[in-house]
Amino acid sequence: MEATQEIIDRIAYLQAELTKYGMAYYVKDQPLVDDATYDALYRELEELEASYPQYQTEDSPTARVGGIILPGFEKAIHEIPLYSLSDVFTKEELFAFDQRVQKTLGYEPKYVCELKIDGLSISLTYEAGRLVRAATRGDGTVGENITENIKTVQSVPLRLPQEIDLEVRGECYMPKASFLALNQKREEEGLETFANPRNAAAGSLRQLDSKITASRNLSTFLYTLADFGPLQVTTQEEALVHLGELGFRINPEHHVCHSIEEVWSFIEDFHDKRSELPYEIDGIVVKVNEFAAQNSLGFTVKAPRWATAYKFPPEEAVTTIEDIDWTI
Ligand SMILES: CC(C)(CNC(=O)c1ccc(Oc2ccccc2)cc1)c1ccc2c(N)nc(N)nc2n1
Repeated sequence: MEATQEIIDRIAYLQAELTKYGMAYYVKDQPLVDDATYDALYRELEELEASYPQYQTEDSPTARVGGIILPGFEKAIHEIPLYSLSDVFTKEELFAFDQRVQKTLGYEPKYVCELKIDGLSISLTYEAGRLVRAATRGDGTVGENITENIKTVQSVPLRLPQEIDLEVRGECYMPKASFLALNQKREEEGLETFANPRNAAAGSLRQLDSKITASRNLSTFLYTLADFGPLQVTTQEEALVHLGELGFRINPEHHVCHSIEEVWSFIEDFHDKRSELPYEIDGIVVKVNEFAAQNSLGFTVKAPRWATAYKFPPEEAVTTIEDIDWTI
């Protein structure tokens, strides 16, 4: 059915407005409208796009409901490897890491500390500002193509504010509250429950039916610009700020430290705060901030020499309320 210009404009307006509201709610965690307002506009867009499918765009907010059922996952080659991190478990090992870094650089660098989210590493590729591929880390060189599933994760932008080519990496995770609700529902349905939010996120992302992924309330935190494209950034801190400006969800708990002692107090601080976070973390990632210094330090076969992960002991399991025996 042909659409009048008024209808075409209304569809474009609704797509842009609902994308803006979605970004505010899912990326910035700062809702602009209440749910009823959002739902009414969303229903109007669904009806208009159903009547005029020629105007339903790939990056419309209605494109996130999933529905593709894949026969299997295609392989995804990572041109730039997704490196892993060397782990440290004690203050002494952390300070030894700093000593090795200083020996190579000849000076004490600034470090940036980031939370290590207990989720699944993902890589997102954009061409001319549009999401064209999402992949799991796999072995760092070959992962699985999970583009259809990632499109249902509301915090992942389907389109960037600039028509640039870019590759970014980060974590896809399931918030603690979603994990508890999912397990409670699975228990009621007599299904096997997930052991922890990380397994629940992995199980949700590796679904062949993207409608199931869409129902699992997954979220993301991005932390690496792998292929900067035209962006000029010289430090990891700048890269995080840039990722936020591009519309990616960035974990706010990143902090530039001017000494390894400061890194250690950040680690101690978060060891205590950990149980209050709405997501699980398994450590703190410490990175030399300046990219020039990172380049001097380079990589081992597996991991960068300019970063390490201070690992926390496993957190006491996220219990469900029912599990707590109040009689003792
Ligand atoms: C540091 C890096 C390994 C990412 N960095 C890279 O993957 C990476 C890859 C090629 C790079 O540069 C190259 C470019 C072209 C060719 C070869 C290397 C630089 C960084 C990493 C890994 C896991 C992380 C995690 N779980 N949480 C946080 N918060 N940060 C993390 N950071």
